[in-house]
Amino acid sequence: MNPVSETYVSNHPQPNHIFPLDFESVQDVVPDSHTWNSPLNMFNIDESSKHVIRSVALPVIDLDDPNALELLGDACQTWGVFQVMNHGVPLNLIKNIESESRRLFSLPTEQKLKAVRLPGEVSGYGLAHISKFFPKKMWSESFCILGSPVEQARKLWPDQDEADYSKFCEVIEEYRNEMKKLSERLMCLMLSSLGINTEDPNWTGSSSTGEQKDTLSLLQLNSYPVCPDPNRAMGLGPHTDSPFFTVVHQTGPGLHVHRNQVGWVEVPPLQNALTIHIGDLFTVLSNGRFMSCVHRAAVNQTRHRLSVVYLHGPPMDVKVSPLMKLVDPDHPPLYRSVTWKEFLDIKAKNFDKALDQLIQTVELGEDGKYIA
Ligand SMILES: C=C1C[C@]23C[C@@]1(O)CC[C@H]2[C@@]12CCC[C@@](C)(C(=O)O1)[C@H]2[C@@H]3C(=O)O
Ligand SMILES: O=C(O)CCC(=O)C(=O)O
Ligand SMILES: [Fe+2]
Repeated sequence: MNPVSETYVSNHPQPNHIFPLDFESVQDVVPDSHTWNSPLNMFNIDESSKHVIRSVALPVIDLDDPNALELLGDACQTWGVFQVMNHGVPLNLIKNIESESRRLFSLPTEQKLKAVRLPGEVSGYGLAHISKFFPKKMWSESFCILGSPVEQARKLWPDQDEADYSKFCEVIEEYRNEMKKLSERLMCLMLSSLGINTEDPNWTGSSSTGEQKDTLSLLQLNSYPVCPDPNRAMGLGPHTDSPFFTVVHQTGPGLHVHRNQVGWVEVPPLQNALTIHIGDLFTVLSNGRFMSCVHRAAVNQTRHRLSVVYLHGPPMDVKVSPLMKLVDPDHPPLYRSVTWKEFLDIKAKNFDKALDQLIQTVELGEDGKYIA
């Protein structure tokens, strides 16, 4: 069993957090199981205002802009989220993954359930993995792909021409390759903005034996069916993503990010833009300079919405610690080192407080400074 599955088995014993609502049979009311009407008290978010801010502009960075590096560093430090233009991902590929996702989610429920994510598995159809942290169910369905999509795709389109699932698999693989390229470019820019030279083999990406390993390739397709009463339902509850960062494509409005002292801000579905969320492991790596971004997805009464999420993280068993160059007498290491696998365990038990569990106290000298 792969390390992600091991974590998943030990933390997700109950399959009732996997089955989405049968949206085909939804009439004109949101069932009680899906009604979100109590405060969540998560991430220290003030829930007194339900208002979503549309007038505050989120950073949009043109990767061809000569000032991109500086703008990106600034966006990561202030927002933990930004949108990128001129990212180099072919637009027809984005259209193709959209239409393949639409084709998947419009299959009959009984067909989708043939590829349901089994307890202990990461890949497959079901509710998003974070659903177990919330008292109510979310108004969405997801399809998670770790590694090859072939096995799951065969379950979805078993009786038809091979072309049916092979088209899906081709598009997934192609999209993933493009995401990997873009993520590596973004990772270099983010690290450069912190003054880190990525040529330095020391920063991350190598195991304890020093051998270079492949990063994990994880993709999640999300579908948000139209909802009879969007104010009472939640597409995806508030959360942070755990890897270094995620790259999100959305087909319409619905993604909200939280900023302290500001509130919930809408991420506009700009044409040809991709949204980048800083994840928890980047918070550790940057010694708290880039904080992971809390976000959620709302639903809509008239428009079906899709999103495609690519996770860029380190290999599961590589230790991530605050970068040495960011630690000095005035900046002690705030977090202890952790592998992604260990962090998923911590997150499974502490969810919104997971990063707090990594905070360490270090001894300071008589002058109040950290002695490395
Ligand atoms: C490796 C993992 C990160 C993830 C939880 C998981 O065990 C498998 C799915 C991942 C994913 C993908 C979409 C967003 C996300 C928040 C979710 O619900 O499932 C992430 C999880 C995460 O980043 O913690
Ligand atoms: O649907 C979206 O825009 C966001 C999805 C998301 O945050 C996730 O899958 O982690
Ligand atoms: Fe997310």
